[in-house]
Amino acid sequence: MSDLVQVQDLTRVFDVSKPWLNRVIERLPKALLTAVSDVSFNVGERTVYALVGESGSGKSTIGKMVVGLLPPSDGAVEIGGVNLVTEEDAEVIDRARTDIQMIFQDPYASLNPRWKVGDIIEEPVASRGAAPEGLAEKLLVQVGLAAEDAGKFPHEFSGGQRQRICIARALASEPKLIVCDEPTSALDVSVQAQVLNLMSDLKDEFGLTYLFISHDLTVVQHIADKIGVLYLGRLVEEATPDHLFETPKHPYTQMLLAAAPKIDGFGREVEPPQGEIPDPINPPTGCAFHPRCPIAVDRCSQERPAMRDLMGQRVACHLAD
Ligand SMILES: Nc1ncnc2c1ncn2[C@@H]1O[C@H](COP(=O)(O)OP(=O)(O)OP(=O)(O)O)[C@@H](O)[C@H]1O
Repeated sequence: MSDLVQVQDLTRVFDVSKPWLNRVIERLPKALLTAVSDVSFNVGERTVYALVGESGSGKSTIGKMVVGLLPPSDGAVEIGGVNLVTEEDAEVIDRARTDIQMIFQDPYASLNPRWKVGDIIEEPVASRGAAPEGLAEKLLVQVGLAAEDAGKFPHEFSGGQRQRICIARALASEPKLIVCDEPTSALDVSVQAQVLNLMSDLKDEFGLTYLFISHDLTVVQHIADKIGVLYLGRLVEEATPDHLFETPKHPYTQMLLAAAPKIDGFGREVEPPQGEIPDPINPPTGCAFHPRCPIAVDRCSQERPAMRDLMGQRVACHLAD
């Protein structure tokens, strides 16, 4: 199986300086926030790669760089061999862009309230030419809604139904990759499971690849083929769900799992692990997790651990074995 997405040493730095302060205090160094640092991973065609981490760990920033909404400060993203930042052929870029769609957390904010659902679904296709007759109706049925819903407005639907409409709109462009940014976290627990099951079925039916972003390990456990755990903008562990849940090797992953409820099922809230997340403008030296790590030794505060391959799991920890 070949890789559809290749992310190499991806880095994104934001300048968060206050211009007025820099004007008042001469030669004040810029405040730079490194949201994503040296992240590398591949996503195989027709597989699901989940990126998991606490709020502020850089998940959405990576998602935006993958779909081309945000340029990387360093590193590269290739989708089907096309680097959206360096590619110069407009036709190649246009084709690559239609291959990638994004689904967001808030299905209320992402649907134009003044448009009929059918027009919303067909808009991405119509803007590039005519949409095929009956496209919206067909897609609505495929996401578990009714063909007649095409004539209704978004306010006539529940949260879960609206997310189904967003999924139908994403499918209209016949994408290869869908970046799903917390697609179920605004929904009720029972609805979350239904939407996840639908996404799983559609993946098989349409041969889709998902980059699935979530703060909750239990949400991605059943849908992901591989999980990447992020901490303060860096990938700290990558493994299949089975390996990650049975033998988590990074102390941060262990902490996330210890905080997760032991009951099976989708959509349970993961309680935040103990301790404060460090300031990303002044991250800790060495391993960024060392101030919260229960097993840290001196080396951890001095030397940043490289990603190592440990029996099929990738782990960035000096002490993991
Ligand atoms: N446009 C921006 N300007 C400045 N800082 C930003 C910007 N976008 C994100 N950040 C910062 O980058 C870091 C990573 O943010 P990001 O939204 O990617 O994290 P996340 O893991 O998706 O969190 P959440 O689950 O809360 O959305 C955070 O410290 C955030 O404040």
